[in-house]
Amino acid sequence: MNTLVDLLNYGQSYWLDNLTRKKINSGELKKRVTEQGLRGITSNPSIFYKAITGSNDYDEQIKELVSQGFTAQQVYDALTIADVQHACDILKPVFDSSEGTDGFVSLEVSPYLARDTERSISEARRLYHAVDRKNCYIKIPGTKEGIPAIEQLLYEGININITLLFSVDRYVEVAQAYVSAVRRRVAEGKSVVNIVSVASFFLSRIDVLTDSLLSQYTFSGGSSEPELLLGKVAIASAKLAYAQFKAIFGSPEWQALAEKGAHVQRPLWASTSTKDPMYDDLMYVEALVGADTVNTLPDDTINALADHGKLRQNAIEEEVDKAPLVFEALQKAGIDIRFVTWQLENEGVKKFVESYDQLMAALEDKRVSMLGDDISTQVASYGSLKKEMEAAYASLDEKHVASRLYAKDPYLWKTDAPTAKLIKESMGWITIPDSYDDIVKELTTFSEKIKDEGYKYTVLLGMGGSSLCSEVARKTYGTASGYLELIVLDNTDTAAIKDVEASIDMEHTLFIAASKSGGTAETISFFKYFYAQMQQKGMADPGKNFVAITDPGSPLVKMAEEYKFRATFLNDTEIGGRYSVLSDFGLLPMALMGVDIDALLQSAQQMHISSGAAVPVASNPGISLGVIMGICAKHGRDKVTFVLSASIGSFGYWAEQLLAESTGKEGKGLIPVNGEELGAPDVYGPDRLFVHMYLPADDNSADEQKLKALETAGHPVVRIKVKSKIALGGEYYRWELATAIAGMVIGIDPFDQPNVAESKQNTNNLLKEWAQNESFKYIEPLMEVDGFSIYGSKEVAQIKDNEHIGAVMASFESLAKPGDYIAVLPYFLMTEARSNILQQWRMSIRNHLKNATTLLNGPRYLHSTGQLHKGGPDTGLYIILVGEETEELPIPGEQYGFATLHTAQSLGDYRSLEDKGRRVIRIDLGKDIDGCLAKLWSLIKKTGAVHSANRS
Ligand SMILES: O=P(O)(O)OC[C@H]1O[C@](O)(CO)[C@@H](O)[C@@H]1O
Ligand SMILES: O=C[C@H](O)[C@H](O)COP(=O)(O)O
Repeated sequence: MNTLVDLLNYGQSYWLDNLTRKKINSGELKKRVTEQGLRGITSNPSIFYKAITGSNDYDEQIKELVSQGFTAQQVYDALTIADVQHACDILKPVFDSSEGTDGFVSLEVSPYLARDTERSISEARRLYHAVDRKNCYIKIPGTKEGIPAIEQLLYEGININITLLFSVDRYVEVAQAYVSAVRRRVAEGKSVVNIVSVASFFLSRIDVLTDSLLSQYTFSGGSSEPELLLGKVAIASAKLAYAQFKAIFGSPEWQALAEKGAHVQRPLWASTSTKDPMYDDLMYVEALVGADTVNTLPDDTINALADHGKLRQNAIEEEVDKAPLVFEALQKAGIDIRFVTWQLENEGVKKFVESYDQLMAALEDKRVSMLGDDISTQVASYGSLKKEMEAAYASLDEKHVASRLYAKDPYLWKTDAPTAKLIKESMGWITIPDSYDDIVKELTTFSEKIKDEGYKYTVLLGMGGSSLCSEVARKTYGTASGYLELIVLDNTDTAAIKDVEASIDMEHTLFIAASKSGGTAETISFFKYFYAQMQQKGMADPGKNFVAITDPGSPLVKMAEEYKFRATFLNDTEIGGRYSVLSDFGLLPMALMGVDIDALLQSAQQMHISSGAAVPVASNPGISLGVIMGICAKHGRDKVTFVLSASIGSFGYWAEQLLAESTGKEGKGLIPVNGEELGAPDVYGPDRLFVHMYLPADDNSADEQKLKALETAGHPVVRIKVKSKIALGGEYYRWELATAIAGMVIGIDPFDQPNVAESKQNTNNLLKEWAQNESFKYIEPLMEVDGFSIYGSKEVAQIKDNEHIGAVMASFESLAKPGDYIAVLPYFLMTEARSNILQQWRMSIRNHLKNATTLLNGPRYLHSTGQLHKGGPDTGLYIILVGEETEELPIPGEQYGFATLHTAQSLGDYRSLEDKGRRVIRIDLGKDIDGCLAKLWSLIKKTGAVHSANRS
């Protein structure tokens, strides 16, 4: 034991290179301080990783913090700060008796900040104040970027332990940064007596790397000069660093500062446990004794020192003149010490990042298991893509994708400056405010008022992202007692508009015109129509029945002013339409229906925590789901097939628009498959990824059985247990993250919709044409068969060789290659009977051909999967079904009415698909939609066998 005490007599303090709660709680630390001469402690992310994951000592506090909603990162912060505070208190007597020069405990800033000067400064300030102990050192890596932070913080009076020093040159820079901080304070008349610092020079890691580089010389049995360098480079480096220390702090310039009370910055020997068991276990201790130094030692090295250490005063100054020879010899052997130390620094940062990541993953796992049923969970099986998935996770962690995502780094997606700017400006959705009380209060107060005024209905007028979240809410939650019934209008079909009109009592209806751009033709036309209807009914002040949700400065804002809307809810311009559900777009209609939006946002916040910047990809539900979708797509499994349990069956409408419009571009994309019944493995090709989202309260046994069979057949399956209906808040957030990340994996910008405009343009051209001729110049039908007019792009021309509609359809469907999908796109009001027929039809296609199918009505799909149809891969076959509009419904202020608009939309999109060379047909069902649809289906069924025959 005397050896330990003797060290101090030789001017060296020994510190403990370890900190655990066990050591604090058991009294071991106190004993070491009071009885064994311990004078300080260092910690780092690897030390905390071992401490926290290697014991149960932290579990009680973790549980408490988790129950308060702490993130893994916040838990880490709280645990480490608590340990450091306790250790500081134990070392306080040493600090006091050494007049503030010894008795320190070091706490390292996040290793992720090693290359970030500004954030290192702010994080060091935050930690220093959080620990709130004078004998706390904040540890900052001595990287190029760290040095200015170190100088600034020392100047501010925050004491710093500079870590990860491997080269003598860098050590000198760090010492000079200290001198310059002291000099600045003195120049400004500030006291320097409390300014202290240590510079941690790492030893054993230098030998580990140089020895491995030198190993190529170890065949000659000690005869080659390089072989003699084994195990010599670290100590030679330390000797040279110490010589520099003496020169810098022995200079007249320093003397002048010392006279003002300045303390030298002590070199601290770190990484002092011997890694090569063939070497002496005290090689980095006995040789490094020197005045004004610290040696930080792990437990075993302390024990070894107490047991058999032999100290030599000033050993560090022995044979200093021989140290340069080591470096000369190294150079001769072709080993560049600058490269070695550069590599060590990078590896050092990486090592701490890895420990930090592992710790975050472990804390996240603990968090999830402690929350148990209180949290939604996600489990994935990857089929044959396991290796690819794991490699992708590792690569994304390495690239710090999670933290870059939350920092809204646009270069994750695109690197050209204008696009990057637009991407950055589209990332507002990623911020879930810590406190959403104000939003909740504003919206619930508003909805209570509306309810109290006697309103009974609310009609959401909008398209795509602005309306489909309301469609989900309507179908999932229903109206709470006393609240407004929500109806969504996103269909320009006259029958659909009339249908809405017939289901409401206009006077007691609040219309919400929801449009981010404020210019979407459908939305604005709906508004004009209903406003005029109210005027016609003699309502004095129709504007009070309208509210707008839109971006500041949009045309809708002006319209709302002009028509004296009751209110305008302004959207954050950085939240795009598809990603707007957790803003006013989704929340206001839900509040009016009486949905508990506070609980909904709480669940989104929970998902935000689980998918946080510090949670490694493998444990990060949102990000990992994105990686799974992206990697599957890259391997041909681009059909994201939703299997939704009964209570949340409508979630797919919203997810479809998010996934398809965000990713379907540049010839790539994820194809959301919503509404297909789950089948046996033999009805699927190898192009599927199944995502099962289920509420535990639903009966999921049949789906689960089928999914197991699909899993066994090699399909990847993601299972998401959604805690409750209200936890869809978290699902919205999960899917937004996942979509953005999937977009990154496949290499597209998930925030634009470059091809939507094509159909809009075609529609506008057609409307202009109509304005001139009061009719559309229809293109020639490809054929008239069994009473149906069929139009088709030239890519499908061969279908006209058939004489009956059943054979025509079979011929069209047989154009589908494995991996293609078939989209059924009806442009009419979807009644139950029509839905049933179309659903049976798509299922028969899937079952016969093994191709994926989608079914969405127009014009809804134009703002959902429409972008994917035109911009995505050329793997789609499109069946547009139209009926002849019988009744025209005027749109005030427009020459055309809804029937004309509706026709122009279906025709406009048909033309866009045709222009793109897609395989598209348009079937006109004439006036009697129901009769013709039934006939069509029965004729198709009759020729059902043709499907398989053609394919084989
Ligand atoms: O909210 P807005 O601007 O009316 O847009 C509605 C929808 O149209 C699109 O802009 C294009 O389809 C979608 O992204 C959006 O959800
Ligand atoms: O400050 C202490 C260092 O982080 C520690 O000594 C590193 O030691 P290692 O090289 O054994 O990991």
